[in-house]
Amino acid sequence: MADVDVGLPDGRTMLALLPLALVVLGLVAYSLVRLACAPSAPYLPKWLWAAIMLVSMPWGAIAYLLLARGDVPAPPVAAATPVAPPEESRPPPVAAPVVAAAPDPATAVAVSTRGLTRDYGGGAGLFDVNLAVPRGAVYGLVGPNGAGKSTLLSILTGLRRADSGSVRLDVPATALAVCPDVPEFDPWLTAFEVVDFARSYVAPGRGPDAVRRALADAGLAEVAGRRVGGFSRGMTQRLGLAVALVGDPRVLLLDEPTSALDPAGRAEMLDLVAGMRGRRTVIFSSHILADVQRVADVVGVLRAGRLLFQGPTRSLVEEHLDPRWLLRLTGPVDEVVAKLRGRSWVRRVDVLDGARIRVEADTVRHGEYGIPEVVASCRAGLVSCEPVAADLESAFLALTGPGGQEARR
Ligand SMILES: Nc1ncnc2c1ncn2[C@@H]1O[C@H](COP(=O)(O)OP(=O)(O)OP(=O)(O)O)[C@@H](O)[C@H]1O
Repeated sequence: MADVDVGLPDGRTMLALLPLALVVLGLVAYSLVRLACAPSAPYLPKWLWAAIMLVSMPWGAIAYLLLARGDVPAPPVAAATPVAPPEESRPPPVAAPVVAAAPDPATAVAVSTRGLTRDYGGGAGLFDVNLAVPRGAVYGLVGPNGAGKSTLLSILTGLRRADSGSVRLDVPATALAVCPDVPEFDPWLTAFEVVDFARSYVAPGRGPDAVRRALADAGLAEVAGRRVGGFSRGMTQRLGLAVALVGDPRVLLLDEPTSALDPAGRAEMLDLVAGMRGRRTVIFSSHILADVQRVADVVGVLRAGRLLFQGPTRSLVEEHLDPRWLLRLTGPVDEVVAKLRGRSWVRRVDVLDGARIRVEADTVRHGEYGIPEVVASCRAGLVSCEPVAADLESAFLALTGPGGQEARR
């Protein structure tokens, strides 16, 4: 009868299996270290993952690495990134450095720039921009394509360098956060995991409550456990906002936060921005002027890299208001029309129908004081009197259109 060898492998076989055993041990060790460093583990408590890895070598480790891919140090959030860029990604020193100033309680300005210039050549870039963003304000940065909005925002965040000029922040750089126009996230992560991952980078000292609060502030509390791959554009945009909010920033930069959204999504986002007024300083760029008019207290108009206007949104509208009004009258409309046509400051009167007339005056002041006086003197009833084109869009076009600014002077 032949002998059957049922004992341990011989020395040569053991030697051949040694590299494989080392790979398995290395994989398990690596997974255990990753698990220990991760802020949380997918689906199961961390201790259970550790036990599975040790008992089912190497399958537990492989399963963990596959499921926890979102936790790898390369951020899955190609998106709403906290600002305080890592040192190595910071620009080299610039000719006239961009400086972050110590908080100054005496000033009401949260973010300002002085003579900020970034010349790309060929007339493109940013030139001598003096920004002043009041603390707690919602500041709308508007301008046509290529005006320099993104350049300005990225210099404020420290992601791009200026050729000259300075930036002054009244908060530490870590209290500044930015949300890009189209945030992107790994689709297999839940909303909670996305924001929690950002928290582990920008606010490691804060707990899961900060995540829940940021999600709630962005209107996503109900969907915190859902995978973000199924989110609508509006929800994804709000998730970007939650990521930016998790570090509780005092200054928030939003790059075109409503540009990709439908009217309902835009309204939601604008409500969220408006709700931050007074609690945070928000700078948001937009080319949708109706949005800016709706929420911005202060507006800055950029064209070809230059800040053409900066001030209260209302002032911009009033300054560029066309001196025209639409009147709805009752009573002797013909008499009102005849009298208006006789006034030296009235340029033109159009009768639209029996009750409505349009009046164009020399100046806004003439119209505002003169029209009611004429109507009253005719004993006519003034049902309504609305300025024509009293919106930011018209003001913006007047300011940035061909010869707009000059033509008004
Ligand atoms: N890295 C660069 N090198 C050269 N030119 C650039 C660079 N970045 C931007 N520009 C140019 O500078 C000008 C301002 O660009 P920027 O992106 O800041 O404008 P924007 O107002 O954000 O425009 P948009 O609304 O189209 O995004 C544009 O003419 C652009 O082509």
